[in-house]
Amino acid sequence: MVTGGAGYVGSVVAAHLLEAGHDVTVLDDLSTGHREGVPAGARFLEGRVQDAARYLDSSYDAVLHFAAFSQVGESVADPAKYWRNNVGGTMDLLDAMRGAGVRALVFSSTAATYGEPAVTPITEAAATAPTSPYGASKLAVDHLIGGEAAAHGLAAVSLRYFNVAGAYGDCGERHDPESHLIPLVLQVAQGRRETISVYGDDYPTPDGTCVRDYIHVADLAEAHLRALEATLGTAPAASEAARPAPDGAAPEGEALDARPHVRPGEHLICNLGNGNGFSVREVIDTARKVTGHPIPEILAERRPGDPAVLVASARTAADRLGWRPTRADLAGIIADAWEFARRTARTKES
Ligand SMILES: NC(=O)c1ccc[n+]([C@@H]2O[C@H](COP(=O)([O-])OP(=O)(O)OC[C@H]3O[C@@H](n4cnc5c(N)ncnc54)[C@H](O)[C@@H]3O)[C@@H](O)[C@H]2O)c1
Ligand SMILES: O=c1ccn([C@@H]2O[C@H](COP(=O)(O)OP(=O)(O)O[C@H]3O[C@H](CO)[C@H](O)[C@H](O)[C@H]3O)[C@@H](O)[C@H]2O)c(=O)[nH]1
Repeated sequence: MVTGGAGYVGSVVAAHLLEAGHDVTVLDDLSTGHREGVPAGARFLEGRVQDAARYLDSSYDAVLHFAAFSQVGESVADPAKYWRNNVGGTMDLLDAMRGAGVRALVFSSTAATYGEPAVTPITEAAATAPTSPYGASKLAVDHLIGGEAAAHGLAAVSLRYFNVAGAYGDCGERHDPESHLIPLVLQVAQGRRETISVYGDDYPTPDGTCVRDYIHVADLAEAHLRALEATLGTAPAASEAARPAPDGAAPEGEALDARPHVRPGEHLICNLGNGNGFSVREVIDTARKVTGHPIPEILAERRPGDPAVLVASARTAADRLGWRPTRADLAGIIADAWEFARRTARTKES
């Protein structure tokens, strides 16, 4: 079961799981997702995770849990909405999983659990001091899952994504309202916005704008597949693990580690990023090159709660899941998002 599989990341992961031969059921209430985003081949249940007990039974091997609200600014304005859905919804889901005997879970956590980091790159041992109710709600869920695993023998992985971007086939980013930098920059290139606002250029970074670690959504999907298989105990052995990346591109890097495994009762937490930071201005400049559009920018106030630099150490994901990103190139990430944005606009017009 993929909760939130009508949303951006969940739909890409669902598509990748189907390609790997898994049977996928999407549970989504379409509060921020799109029915047409659910990949062909997945069964679709329109419903809430709060009602998961109605849908889950022992025919499911595992749950990948993406369903959540994820707008940082909105969470500051309406924190209860975030605690209720993200934490309350997950409590109901965990109860339903226990009732149905489903004992494997992969959860969408976030770099927002760390807050302003003391040391870069950020490892999973870093202090967690979220700067928004969104980040706090996700950290609370990580604690919930850790307790559930220890008490009831769940095998669980929390994947802490840094800045997800790019697209995969027909699945891409269509948040409404959109708050993420790359899709907003591309809306300017499409003529849907006049300018992009740069939120502050007086940060302690080389060009004064915030630095982030952008990870391709297809790399993220492969990490979910590996996490799922590790919790199920079906992960490929080292000799088989160098499988092609989602679109058939050859993987980079050295031979992968021994068979990944997450045992019942264990809660593994892994950061997912490339370990490379790009500033807001570098992102905008790269998008200018990719799109051929001047993308005018204006300087705006800092956005409250934005740390200056967020860059991941994904060493744990490499060591425990045998995962390596294969699409770290920023221009490639933006080019895939650009292709998706143009295709979506053409579909709307026709
Ligand atoms: N996009 C990012 O950069 C990013 C970074 C870190 C973590 N995450 C996490 O990844 C997950 C997916 O993010 P996304 O960008 O795809 O968001 P999204 O809004 O596109 O997808 C979330 C999906 O969950 C569904 N949903 C929400 N509450 C639900 C509920 N109670 N019951 C059933 N369905 C519900 C929505 O309809 C939507 O389809 C979220 O948990 C988010 O916190 C995202
Ligand atoms: O119009 C914009 C939008 C964003 N930014 C800047 O661009 C950077 C990236 O902002 P995003 O909104 O794209 O992403 P965030 O870094 O705020 O947050 C994302 O990544 C976080 C971890 O890094 C969490 O996972 C969170 O859930 C997810 O939304 C930030 O410095 C932001 O200030 C702008 O300058 N102008």
